[in-house]
Amino acid sequence: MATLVLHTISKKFKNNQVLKQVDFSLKTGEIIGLFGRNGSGKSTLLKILFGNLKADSIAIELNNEALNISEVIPNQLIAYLPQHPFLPKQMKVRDIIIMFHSEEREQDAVFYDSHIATMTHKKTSELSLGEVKYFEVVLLSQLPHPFIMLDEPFSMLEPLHKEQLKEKLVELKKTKGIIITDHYYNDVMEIATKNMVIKNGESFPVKSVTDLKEFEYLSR
Ligand SMILES: Nc1ncnc2c1ncn2[C@@H]1O[C@H](COP(=O)(O)OP(=O)(O)OP(=O)(O)O)[C@@H](O)[C@H]1O
Repeated sequence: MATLVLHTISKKFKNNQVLKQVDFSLKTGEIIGLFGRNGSGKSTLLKILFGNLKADSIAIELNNEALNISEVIPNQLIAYLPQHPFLPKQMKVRDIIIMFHSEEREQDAVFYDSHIATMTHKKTSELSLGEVKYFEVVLLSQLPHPFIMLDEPFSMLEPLHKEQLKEKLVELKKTKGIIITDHYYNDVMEIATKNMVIKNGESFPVKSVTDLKEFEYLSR
């Protein structure tokens, strides 16, 4: 069981104070659904937690001990699906699986996924955007990291594959803590164990779609 607690974070781009006070607690077995309007700072938050971007200030703990974000990548703490495709375009799916995972058990978990099994002979550049997204999430899900953050995992997925991925994420939370941000809020809420919204740089807990309306993420 692992616990990640963000006590506070702030980030400003020139005079745009994107994050002021965001906090959460995430344990193995939990999925946080993260919402907010376009530009509210969701991707900024995830990039900072992964170590891609520097916060102005941050206080974060892993298992009750202060965590320095520079430890996240070398210590394999948080896997991260960025919003935009990140896989090499000219490599074949099967070669990427082998490059990503050295253990046969993890390779097989990706190879034998019924959807991925149909595309292993193709290059990433020959896949549709939805196929790339699905492949990226399944690939990352087999990494050993105790936490995983997914920025728009459902975007471009056809309904059948979205359902398949949701089932995988529910299974994955048995061994990981997961953060999902996606504007398909119904899908996220269906599998999330708790939800939050970022508005004006601050985070607020969300219990229902009605709350999302209160925070003006959805129209009333
Ligand atoms: N590198 C940067 N330089 C300047 N401003 C930035 C930079 N990155 C993000 N921003 C600004 O920070 C704000 C938050 O952007 P971010 O991408 O985190 O929003 P988001 O909540 O993920 O939005 P979306 O729902 O559209 O994905 C936006 O106003 C954006 O223009």
